[in-house]
Amino acid sequence: MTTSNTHNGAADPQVQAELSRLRDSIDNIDAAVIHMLAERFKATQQVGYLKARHHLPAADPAREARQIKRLRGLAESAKLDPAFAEKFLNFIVAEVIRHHERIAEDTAS
Ligand SMILES: O=C(O)C(=O)C[C@]1(C(=O)O)C=C[C@@H](O)C=C1
Repeated sequence: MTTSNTHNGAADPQVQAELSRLRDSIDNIDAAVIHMLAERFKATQQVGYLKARHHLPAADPAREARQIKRLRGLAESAKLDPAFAEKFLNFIVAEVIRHHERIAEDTAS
């Protein structure tokens, strides 16, 4: 592997311009993802309070199974790795369950 700039495009203004254009797009997408996640967590917080008030369990594995099935299908249609989509959902849901449990503890005390 070379460390010189001669062949790797690092000094090529056209390469830099294209990289910059693509990174602008990535930054916009990342911002949208953060805003969408914030909205999702606002909704799940309300679910957390509802569940705590009515003594419902934090986790609902049957609902999660339906979400995974649906998201895997959407991922396949969108040419996104379904295994990644499932891992991503599981990561978010695990955090939501932690929030639900904290709300339930705070509501009980
Ligand atoms: O739908 C619910 O019951 C929720 O608590 C929300 C949610 C989710 O984040 O989508 C989180 C935990 C449950 O196990 C299932 C789904």
